[in-house]
Amino acid sequence: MTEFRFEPLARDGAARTGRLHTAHGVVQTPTFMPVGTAATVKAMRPEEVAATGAQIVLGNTYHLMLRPGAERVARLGGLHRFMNWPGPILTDSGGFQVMSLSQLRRMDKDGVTFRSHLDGSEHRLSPARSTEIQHLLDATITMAFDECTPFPAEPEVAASSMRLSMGWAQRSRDAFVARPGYGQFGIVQGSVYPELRLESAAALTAIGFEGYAIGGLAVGEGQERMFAALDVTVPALPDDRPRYLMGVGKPSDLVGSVRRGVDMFDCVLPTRSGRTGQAFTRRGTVNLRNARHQDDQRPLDEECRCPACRSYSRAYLHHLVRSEEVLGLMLLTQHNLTYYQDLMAGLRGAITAGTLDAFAADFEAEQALGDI
Ligand SMILES: CC(C)(C)OC(=O)NCc1c[nH]c2nc(N)[nH]c(=O)c12
Ligand SMILES: [Zn+2]
Repeated sequence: MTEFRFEPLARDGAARTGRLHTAHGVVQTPTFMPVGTAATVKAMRPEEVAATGAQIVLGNTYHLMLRPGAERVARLGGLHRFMNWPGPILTDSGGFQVMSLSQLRRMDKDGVTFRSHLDGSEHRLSPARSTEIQHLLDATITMAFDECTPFPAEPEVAASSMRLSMGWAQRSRDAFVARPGYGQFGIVQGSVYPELRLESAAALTAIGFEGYAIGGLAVGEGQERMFAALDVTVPALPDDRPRYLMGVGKPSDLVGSVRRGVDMFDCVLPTRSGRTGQAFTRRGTVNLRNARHQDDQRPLDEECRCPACRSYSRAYLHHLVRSEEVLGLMLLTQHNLTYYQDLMAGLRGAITAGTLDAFAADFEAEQALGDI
């Protein structure tokens, strides 16, 4: 039976490659997790998600508890069977989504009561219930129930929010049912305050988790303050456990965060912006709604292996986006996820070869070129 285990491999500065062994397969790190909020990576069949190179996807407790319901997914055999994704699935714990998606909510020291943004029905999430829902979903990796401290926050506010989350981390851990190959991650909070980040990292390490997420970033603090928070937080986390930066990010965020020792990422950017016609390429972002593409026979990115770049012109992609055709959503999502996965593969290769600094310099130079 596979034990849940993170196996560090090569190192280059603070960066490292690794293999994450789970009950649902092995994940090569650093890794980017496509977001599959409602048990689907939007506009993509699972085979296509796998073809991009993705090995693990993210699901959301908040959305799935509201629809179709956690007990129903359990009755139907769990999330892997339900969405036909046999690989590892990490589910977020819901607190963050409640605060950003539902109205009419009441926070107390034990959890949050809220109304569904779908039909107004009342629901409650607590550390124990969130952990139980993720168990019902059969999530490979369960996230602790936390509060994502809004930004900006005064130090006292950030401190009490973080301490609430640390108490919830203990209750989440107490409710977690250990199984071979399954893991639970604690989530570091503390906003942009080094001493709070360190207090949070210490509290979670004392509880003991199979991995550690860094939450409360990418909330508007900007890349410089995000990197500064990583410089403080990453060294305070156990070296032999995966580090997961939640909600991040743009390609340059990924490169800078991998250099600072982050192993796992999730972000809606490649899928959500793909649906609006924004493509990520080696030479920066390309807005395919722009009329400059309407007669352009070239592929979006000559070097890209994805179906959009192999078989279609910019002119056609522009037409699909302008016409709001479904195929446009599909092709641009496939392209963006392929670009993100190839960037992660490039980072893994550079760490293994000890050439990460050169890789990062080339990446920044190419991005600065801009599309032609
Ligand atoms: C605004 C965006 C989504 C880009 O980033 C963040 O909010 N970043 C923080 C974040 C994302 N997902 C989380 N889940 C949980 N449990 N806790 C968190 O702090 C976060
Ligand atoms: Zn492509």
